[in-house]
Amino acid sequence: DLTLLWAEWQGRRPEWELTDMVVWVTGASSGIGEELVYQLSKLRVSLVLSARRVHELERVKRRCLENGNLKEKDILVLPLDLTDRDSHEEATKAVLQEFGRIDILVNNGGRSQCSSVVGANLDVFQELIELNYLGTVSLTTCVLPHMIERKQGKIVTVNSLVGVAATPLSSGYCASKYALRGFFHSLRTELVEYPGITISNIFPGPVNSNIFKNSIAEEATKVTDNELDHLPKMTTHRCVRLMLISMVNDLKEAWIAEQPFLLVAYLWQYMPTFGWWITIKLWKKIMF
Ligand SMILES: NC(=O)c1ccc[n+]([C@@H]2O[C@H](COP(=O)([O-])OP(=O)(O)OC[C@H]3O[C@@H](n4cnc5c(N)ncnc54)[C@H](O)[C@@H]3O)[C@@H](O)[C@H]2O)c1
Repeated sequence: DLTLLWAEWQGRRPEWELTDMVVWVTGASSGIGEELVYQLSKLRVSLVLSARRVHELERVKRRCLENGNLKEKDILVLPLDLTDRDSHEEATKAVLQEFGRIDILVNNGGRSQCSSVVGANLDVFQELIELNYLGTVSLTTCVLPHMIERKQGKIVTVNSLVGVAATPLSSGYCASKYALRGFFHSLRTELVEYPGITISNIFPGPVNSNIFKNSIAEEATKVTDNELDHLPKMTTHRCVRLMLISMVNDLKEAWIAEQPFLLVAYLWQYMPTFGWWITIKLWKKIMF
């Protein structure tokens, strides 16, 4: 979006701003989260890598050590299931014990959906809210008291452009992302007394990752295994670079997408009825 374009051109650089920061990334085993930790590992930061699969996190850690500028002691592999909310307090304590502080929490872990409202079981909607919404809210509320105590920190959440302009076959996913948008905008208003704590919401359009393959189908335990190859997608590298720029420039909201998706989001913002009409035309062409 235009603010992000300006920030990329004139704003602060991640290379200058992130030195010595402790950054906790959820969903670090794949896609956007994985690329994010690779780009961060080129800077002088401490990283906490979280997702459910330890062996995948260890693989990502090895690559960070091979290609980045970090040492073994700079990276903590911390397995975490976002839906296991009882474990989030312990996980937060483990990070604080290892590095003494959390400068940036990146709420990135999540899953998408590919099933119609009529065809999907209710547990699909529950799973998406449990994971994308409640899991993110839960981890944020564990980390927030620590940031409030220090009066500083960044909470960066990977939302989605479908959290601004909904798409077909992902009603539960869209709902979870719309909910996140409301939650973080409201939280930001509660933090006005703490200008050192910033909330950035990132809204990517389609990006290369495993998200489409791992989308929840008509039952919560079924995946679609559909790559949506014909969908124009942004490279993970470009998306993450723009995320980092949004993060260091404390952008409240950053829309990151190729056309025509960005244009559709603008239309939804300014001409919702026309935006809806275009969405239907676009998705008929892409998906059906
Ligand atoms: N790729 C896109 O087109 C796109 C577009 C908009 C938003 N997003 C968002 O980006 C974020 C990252 O997705 P991605 O595209 O990299 O997909 P991905 O499937 O490649 O990665 C998702 C990550 O989330 C983790 N995860 C899934 N369930 C989890 C759980 N229960 N507990 C902990 N971690 C869990 C996975 O292990 C993985 O590391 C998601 O929040 C997604 O909604 C993606």
